[in-house]
Amino acid sequence: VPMSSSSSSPTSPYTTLAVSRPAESITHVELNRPEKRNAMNRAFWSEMVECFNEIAADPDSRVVVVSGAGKIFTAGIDLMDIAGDVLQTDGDDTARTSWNIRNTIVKYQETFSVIEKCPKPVIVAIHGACVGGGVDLVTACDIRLCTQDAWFQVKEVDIGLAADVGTLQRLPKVIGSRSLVNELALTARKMYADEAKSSGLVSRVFADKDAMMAGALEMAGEIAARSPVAIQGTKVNLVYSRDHSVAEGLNYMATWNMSMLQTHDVMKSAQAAMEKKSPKSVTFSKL
Ligand SMILES: CC/C=C\C=C\CC(=O)SCCNC(=O)CCNC(=O)[C@H](O)C(C)(C)COP(=O)(O)OP(=O)(O)OC[C@H]1O[C@@H](n2cnc3c(N)ncnc32)[C@H](O)[C@@H]1OP(=O)(O)O
Repeated sequence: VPMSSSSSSPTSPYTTLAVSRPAESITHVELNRPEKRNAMNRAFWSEMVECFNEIAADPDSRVVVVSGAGKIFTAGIDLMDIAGDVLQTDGDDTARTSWNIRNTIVKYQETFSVIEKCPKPVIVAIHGACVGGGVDLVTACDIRLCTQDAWFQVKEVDIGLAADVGTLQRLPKVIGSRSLVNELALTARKMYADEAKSSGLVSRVFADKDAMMAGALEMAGEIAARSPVAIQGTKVNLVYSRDHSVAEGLNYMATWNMSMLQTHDVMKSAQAAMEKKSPKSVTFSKL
């Protein structure tokens, strides 16, 4: 992954993301348009795909932390760009215009599906507002953390559209209560940190952003220190099982592990366990 501490660095290939390596094997992807509250403009929708495809293929990256620069996590889709990109799509007739709009929606969906398809676990750290497309983004991540001042809003009905890039598909899988999901999506009311925690949208709430980022990086360190064969296999199979029956999930798992169990990592880890050493004391090859 091309690294930089800020998107303004001459080496950064991105205009909306700052990608850095805060510790070994950990990639930090920061939404980086703070002056526009990290609104998701046209470049963002492409850059996320490029960035996560790079991370997926990068053996030096074992875990990802996503966060937002500035005052809030994200204000969702860039309302200045949406007009040109979606609402004024051209086509010779209705069929062709519809086809072109469909292609744009599918492209935007991929912006968050890449997070789920990336075999490296993705921890998202949310502070302040997480609006519209922000909820689509965070529901595609594996672990969600937030600050006490965070709030979440499935805002789409307020701007006249049904959410179409992941929230309606993934939020019901994240939050146990279908009624709560329906309420949030149909009323666009804000959900604050305490309810996000009690409903299961986030697993931890931190006092402030500094504490959250420290917590996110510590958690990322725990994950990065373990066997990448075990970690990536766990993520891939958790995502697969969410969308399949138990029988299908078990079948997929057996096929997955018939090769992955042959890794040296199992013997190395088992030996460490026998010697009452932490799995973190073992050095694993890159994957
Ligand atoms: C195919 C479709 C795919 C995806 C669809 C997704 C749907 C959505 O995302 S729906 C949600 C859309 N977003 C919103 O409605 C939020 C709008 N913004 C706000 O309500 C507020 O900005 C805030 C998030 C509550 C933050 O408030 P505050 O901290 O007071 O900042 P502001 O002064 O309002 O804004 C600062 C600066 O940012 C610009 N900006 C904020 N949000 C957006 C946005 N969504 N799009 C474009 N620009 C945004 C705002 O205009 C200000 O810019 P200046 O140049 O400084 O005026």
